[in-house]
Amino acid sequence: MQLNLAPEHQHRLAPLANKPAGQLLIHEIYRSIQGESTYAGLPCVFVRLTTCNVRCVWCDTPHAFKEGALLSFEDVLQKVLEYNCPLVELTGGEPLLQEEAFELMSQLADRGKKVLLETSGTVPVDQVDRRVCIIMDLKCPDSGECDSNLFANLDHLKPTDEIKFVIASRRDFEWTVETIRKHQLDRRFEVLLSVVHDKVKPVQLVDWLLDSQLQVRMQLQMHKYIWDPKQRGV
Ligand SMILES: C[S@@+](CC[C@H](N)C(=O)[O-])C[C@H]1O[C@@H](n2cnc3c(N)ncnc32)[C@H](O)[C@@H]1O
Ligand SMILES: Nc1nc2[nH]cc(C(=O)O)c2c(=O)[nH]1
Ligand code: SF4
Ligand SMILES: [Mg+2]
Repeated sequence: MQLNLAPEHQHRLAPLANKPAGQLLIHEIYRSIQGESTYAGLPCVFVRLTTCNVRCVWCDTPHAFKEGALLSFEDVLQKVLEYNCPLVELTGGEPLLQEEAFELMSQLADRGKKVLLETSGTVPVDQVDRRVCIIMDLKCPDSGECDSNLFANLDHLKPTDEIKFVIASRRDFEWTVETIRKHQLDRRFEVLLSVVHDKVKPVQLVDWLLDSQLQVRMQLQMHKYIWDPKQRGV
């Protein structure tokens, strides 16, 4: 995996340094209700992989940067299949930093699973199995990671893939509108707008969206309303 990571940020990948091939560093595997995307509301098995190459200032899952257990590919596959759930999402951290994740998605699709991939879009997605629904964040300015966006990824997405903007401010919203228009994202993909939890009020984003005349989808992280927003493993 070719990653454009500055020398001072290489330490972010340290948890993967001694990972044997054929194993995955996994933060957690659990079943819950899909809280986001056009699949929201459906029972879903989440496979959360450890480590991330970037550091969004508002990240709600920093515990997945380092904490994890090594599991063999076969054990991960078996754990997921044991839930007998038709929908599976790989997330993290950043799931695409481990080579084995690509094969895991393919093998899950071979077994008839609908596979979702939640990725920051700062890592190339061109090798992702075409049967996978990619849900790709474009990082807004107030995430602190806007310069990490790989816009070349847009050329590898399918019309059924989803692009997500997580908005922390009016400035983020304006960048979002400009980016959607510049790349005609609303005509090419499912587009989702979300608030950074507790940073922008949902009603504020609704007002901005309606004013903009864009025909894109507003979403909230459903799990943060069902459970305590700090609750892990949901
Ligand atoms: C923890 S990330 C893991 C996957 C990948 N690293 C990414 O950023 O897409 C999963 C999703 O949660 C979103 N997220 C993280 N912190 C959030 C927050 N405080 N409020 C709203 N969404 C958040 C991210 O933008 C991303 O869409
Ligand atoms: N319930 C639930 N739905 C989710 N959809 C995407 C999530 C993620 O962290 O990537 C997530 C999550 O953490 N919980
Ligand atoms: S890319 Fe995802 S996991 Fe990484 S810091 Fe940003 S929100 Fe968190
Ligand atoms: Mg989450």
